Amino acid sequence: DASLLQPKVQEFELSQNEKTVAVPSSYQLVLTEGSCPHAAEALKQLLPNKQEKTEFKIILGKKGDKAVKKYAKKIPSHKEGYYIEVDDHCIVIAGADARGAFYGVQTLAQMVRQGDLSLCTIEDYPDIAFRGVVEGFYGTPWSHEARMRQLAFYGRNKMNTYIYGPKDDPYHSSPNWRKPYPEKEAAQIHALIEQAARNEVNFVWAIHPGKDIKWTEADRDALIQKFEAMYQLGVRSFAVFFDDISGDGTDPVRQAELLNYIDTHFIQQKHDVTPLVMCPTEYNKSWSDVKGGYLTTLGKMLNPSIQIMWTGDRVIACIDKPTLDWINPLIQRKAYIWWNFPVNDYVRDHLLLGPVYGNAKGIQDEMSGFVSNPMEHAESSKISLYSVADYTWNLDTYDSIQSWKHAIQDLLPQKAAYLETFATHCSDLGTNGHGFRRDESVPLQPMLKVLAQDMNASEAVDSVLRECMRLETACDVLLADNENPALIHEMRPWLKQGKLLGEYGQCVLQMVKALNGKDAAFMTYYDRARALQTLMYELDMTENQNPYQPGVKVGSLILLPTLNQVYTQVTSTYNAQHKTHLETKAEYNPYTLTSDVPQLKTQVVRARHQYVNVSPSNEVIKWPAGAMLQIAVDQPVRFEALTMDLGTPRVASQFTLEVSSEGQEWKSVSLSQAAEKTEITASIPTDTSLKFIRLTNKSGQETQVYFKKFTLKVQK
Ligand SMILES: CC(=O)N[C@@H]1[C@@H](O)[C@H](O)[C@@H](CO)NC[C@H]1O
Repeated sequence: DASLLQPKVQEFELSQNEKTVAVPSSYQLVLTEGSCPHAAEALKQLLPNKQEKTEFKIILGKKGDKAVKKYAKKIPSHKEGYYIEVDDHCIVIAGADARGAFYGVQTLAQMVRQGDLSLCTIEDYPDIAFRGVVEGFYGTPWSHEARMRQLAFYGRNKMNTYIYGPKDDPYHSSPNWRKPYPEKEAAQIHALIEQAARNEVNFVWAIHPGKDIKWTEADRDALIQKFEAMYQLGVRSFAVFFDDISGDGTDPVRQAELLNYIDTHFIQQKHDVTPLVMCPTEYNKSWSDVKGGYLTTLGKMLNPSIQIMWTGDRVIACIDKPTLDWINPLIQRKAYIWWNFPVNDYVRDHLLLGPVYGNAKGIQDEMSGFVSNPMEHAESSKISLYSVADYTWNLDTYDSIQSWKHAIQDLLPQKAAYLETFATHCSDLGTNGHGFRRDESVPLQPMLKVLAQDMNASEAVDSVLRECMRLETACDVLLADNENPALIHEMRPWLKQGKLLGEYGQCVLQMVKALNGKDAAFMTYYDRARALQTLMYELDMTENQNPYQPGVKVGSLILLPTLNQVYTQVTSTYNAQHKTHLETKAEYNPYTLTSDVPQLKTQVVRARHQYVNVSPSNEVIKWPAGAMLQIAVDQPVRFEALTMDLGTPRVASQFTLEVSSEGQEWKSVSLSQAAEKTEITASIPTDTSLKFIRLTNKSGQETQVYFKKFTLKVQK
């Protein structure tokens, strides 16, 4: 069944209707020794029983091999393409090149897993040249084991690129990009490179020098030496990232001169190295100042073989034709897409397990590459990565929902139905600084909307009740499952939250059903609903407590908000009927952020215990002159202190901090920043209670700062 093949093949034809042939228990292998070693190895793993004197033959080779001479004309002319023919007594796998032959074996492996083989021919090839993953997120870099598994996953799914660029690896970025890896890390990278080769994946080692690079021969040679050291480890693909930097490192002429030097004096000298890849400082349209000439300078100056990465119209954005029609002329080449999904390093309290959708069809000829920046949760990212593999191999037949279901089936075959239920309600990002959202709880949305309009609509009550039972069951089953321990370990906090949410939903809907029944029933469900609200809050306050977006969110787009709304309504109704004063508030956030700094407009502010935190940003913030960031609170509070970190020394004097009790009269509070330190503090007078606090750029010009921390301490 061709629709089950992953990625979807370009052309599949049954040669004789309904005729099949059993998977050969033993076969004679015909190949040119050494021609496609990784394909041959994969075939041996798949069908170990090779015997000379058997009738059934498997022919394996690449264009030019004598073994497949007879089929040469049927082999697709695309790089990494392959031709498969299944007959009564013979299977042919003929690749356009060694990698294509390897991919043919991967497809055969999937056909074999389906059982008897249909007599058929397949002509297949990838739509996009470079497909895969850029480990380019902030947060805990993937472990060595996780990377080894990822590379095998890429081999199976025909992804040919893995870019090693974890922001928090000190030997990839500052301060140690000039230094060789220590013994242990070097050995691990070597092992990864061997695993990549076995799986026909280009292991691309990226360097991120821009934070402290000097435009000197010394630093230029230091970079070449580091690349040479990585080449000695076996690296044959290289990248230079200039993203998320400010200052001298952002100069496009210097960047282009350095990259052309590397290209000419290193890449071109090696003969066995793929084209250099670079990530620009202006890596998305929303940040680009075309007149400023950054992009056009790179487009004009960079050697034509150097690939330029691009995240789209915004930092987090789906890719369509207008996106590419805008950037490609400026950089004078096809953009190499860095797709910032399912990366969640700016919404770390959310797991992104939903379908991959929103990228256009028909744009395969406008991109030179398409790599996904994933979550720090390697196994959980595989749901999306499976679909990225599907999309980038064959754009025009891509079906996001079918691919998502196959991805889940592939990741957890025994418990796929339960994982699908859980993932259905664990896909949106919540409000975030980039404004990028995903759909969530889609099959349940119609009933949730009915429920929000009329909590007594019995059909809606029953269907949401059943789904909440399914969610609770799914989370229990997954929490206890050991088919993929690494996956469950990553998901555990969210599975626990999903279970509580499922139980909470059942209680709230039982409250609706009990509303006009016996008080006892209502009160028991009420007490348990309140208890579950507390348990959900405590889990959110105690697990996954990273310093950026701490906590554990599930069903945050529509399921939890609707259940909370019904909770409030049914409790208010009960209070009215029984003259009681039960608590009707489910959860609320008393703090509101407003800002006219474009990149901070939708930043999230949340109270945690005695602190009020504004979610940090990974990117450099352009803070316009006169622009402000303001926190308001529903009820007056006494703020004790503000601690900020704008990642930049000697910058406090550009800002004023002001407080107000009602938003009319403002009092300024002095900011203090120690010399050479990036942290800024302010002690706030607690003699009056306040409802507003705001930070304004009063320097009279735009300033570029990071936004690493903004925490208010509230008096107990
Ligand atoms: C090119 C690129 O996206 N670079 C980084 C990337 O490392 C982050 O993971 C990404 C997602 O937060 N934001 C953009 C930026 O901070």
